[in-house]
Amino acid sequence: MADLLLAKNIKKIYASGHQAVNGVSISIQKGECVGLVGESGSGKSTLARCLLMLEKISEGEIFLHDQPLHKMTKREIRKIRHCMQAVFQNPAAALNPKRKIIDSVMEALDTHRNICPIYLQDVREHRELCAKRLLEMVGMADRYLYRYPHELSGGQKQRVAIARAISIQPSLIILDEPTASLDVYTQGQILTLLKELQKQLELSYLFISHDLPSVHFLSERILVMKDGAFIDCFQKNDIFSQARHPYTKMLIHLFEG
Ligand SMILES: Nc1ncnc2c1ncn2[C@@H]1O[C@H](COP(=O)(O)OP(=O)(O)OP(=O)(O)O)[C@@H](O)[C@H]1O
Repeated sequence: MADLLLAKNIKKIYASGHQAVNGVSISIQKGECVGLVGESGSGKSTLARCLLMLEKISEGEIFLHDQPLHKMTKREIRKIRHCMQAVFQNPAAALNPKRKIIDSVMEALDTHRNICPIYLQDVREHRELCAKRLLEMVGMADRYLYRYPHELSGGQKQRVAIARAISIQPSLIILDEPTASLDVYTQGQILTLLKELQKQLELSYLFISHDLPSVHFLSERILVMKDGAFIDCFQKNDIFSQARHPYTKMLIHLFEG
């Protein structure tokens, strides 16, 4: 099967001279959730921004649906970028405080008028019904449509960010610490929602977190990053195998407490 996303030998050296990503390769298949775990500063967010083409890579190749993103002009990237959506750590920063929830949820669909996901087919022509359906899909009532972000809890804001991300049926969603700013109970709810949506919509995720249990819950395959490189890669069920890298064992030990 062809890779949905294939990144080869990605390097990122910042202008300061710091090499944040040191030659990593990653592939993600359709419908797969790949987890990326590592401590703060290991380069996870830099890699995410490189894959999203928000950061220029210093070296390497990135293919999305076999198309070479690294060779594209800014204009060409703009055209294909909607295929990859992102959900970041801080939902408050991701939503415009001056815009009502309906406008944030509909942002991508308003821009890409020709896109019509199968789950919106019957309502695509009706903006309010469309937004209502999307809120429903992330477990929110339609009474929030005309509210502003400051009237919502952190978990609700993250649900809105997820609704916007799924609105245009992306090939891949990069989730960069999507639960890090939430309390433990809400974290569990959001992880469960993400898992249900992945199954229901056959989504592909790159799920980034410093929290191994969360990564283990959501992902089928797990990559461990340290100092800009992948030092371990394994299937979820092999997490307790003796073959694990000592650093992975240390992370497991840390969370077993
Ligand atoms: N714009 C930048 N210019 C220079 N160095 C940067 C820049 N952004 C990040 N770095 C450095 O690159 C390294 C990797 O940072 P990055 O944010 O990718 O790590 P991370 O694993 O996502 O950490 P965290 O979990 O804390 O978000 C760090 O040493 C960081 O200081």
